[in-house]
Amino acid sequence: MSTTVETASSAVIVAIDGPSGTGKSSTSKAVAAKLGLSYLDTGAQYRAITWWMLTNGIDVNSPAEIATAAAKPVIISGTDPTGPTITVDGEDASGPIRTQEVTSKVSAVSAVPEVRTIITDLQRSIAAGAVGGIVVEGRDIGTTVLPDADLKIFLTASPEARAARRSGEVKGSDLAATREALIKRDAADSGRKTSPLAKADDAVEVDTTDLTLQQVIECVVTLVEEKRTDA
Ligand SMILES: Nc1ncnc2c1ncn2[C@@H]1O[C@H](COP(=O)(O)OP(=O)(O)OP(=O)(O)O)[C@@H](O)[C@H]1O
Ligand SMILES: Nc1ccn([C@H]2C[C@H](O)[C@@H](COP(=O)(O)O)O2)c(=O)n1
Repeated sequence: MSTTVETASSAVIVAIDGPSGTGKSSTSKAVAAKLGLSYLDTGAQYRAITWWMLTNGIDVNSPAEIATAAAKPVIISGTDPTGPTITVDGEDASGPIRTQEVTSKVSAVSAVPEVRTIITDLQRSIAAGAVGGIVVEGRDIGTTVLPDADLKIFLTASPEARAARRSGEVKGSDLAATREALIKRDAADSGRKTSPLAKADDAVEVDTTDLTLQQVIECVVTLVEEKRTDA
């Protein structure tokens, strides 16, 4: 299958990958909004299929059961960066996909090759339909989903910084437990056989540990504008 995504000649495709809590979603949404681009949160799609499996009685410890059911849910992503949406079989899934239960199971479901094939095809068709250009964020966008992206960014940050950011979102959360959960999910996402979390050889790495979110956004906007000037 071809991995080349055709868009209008003026459209820019930006791939932003990295581990959990490095700032992919916040950065991607802000950059897309600022530059008038569409935005796609691919992690939300893997969360959505995981939520569907959990609510439809699929044993998420069974790759065979997951593979058999993978094509059943209809997942639709809205790509407005100021109000991204996600529905599963017509139902708003934006809340349920953020539960602890989904977060703890999503790495296992997203490791199943049949799931990745279906979600990757969906991501490529969304990118191809984004006439004004798109920022797509995830784990394997620069390496697998959109290997011909105009610009690839790989965000990193220390586990301590990432855990502090995540803990800051939930009142009373345990910093050490959050750090351990992040590290465990990173290991599962980086260690899977099919399309693991990885930096593309031609990606620009940005360590966000000591940067504010605003600084990261400005850095990425500058990189996109430089690409557009060069093109
Ligand atoms: N550079 C930064 N400095 C401080 N806080 C940040 C920075 N970047 C992001 N944050 C905050 O960290 C949290 C996680 O950010 P975000 O959801 O964008 O990360 P992510 O990489 O998309 O994570 P995940 O892959 O788990 O969805 C958010 O609360 C966000 O506001
Ligand atoms: N391109 C992607 C995006 C996400 N995943 C999987 C692995 C993540 O742990 C999970 C949830 O992502 P998040 O919402 O935390 O960004 O989804 C993937 O395998 N490939």
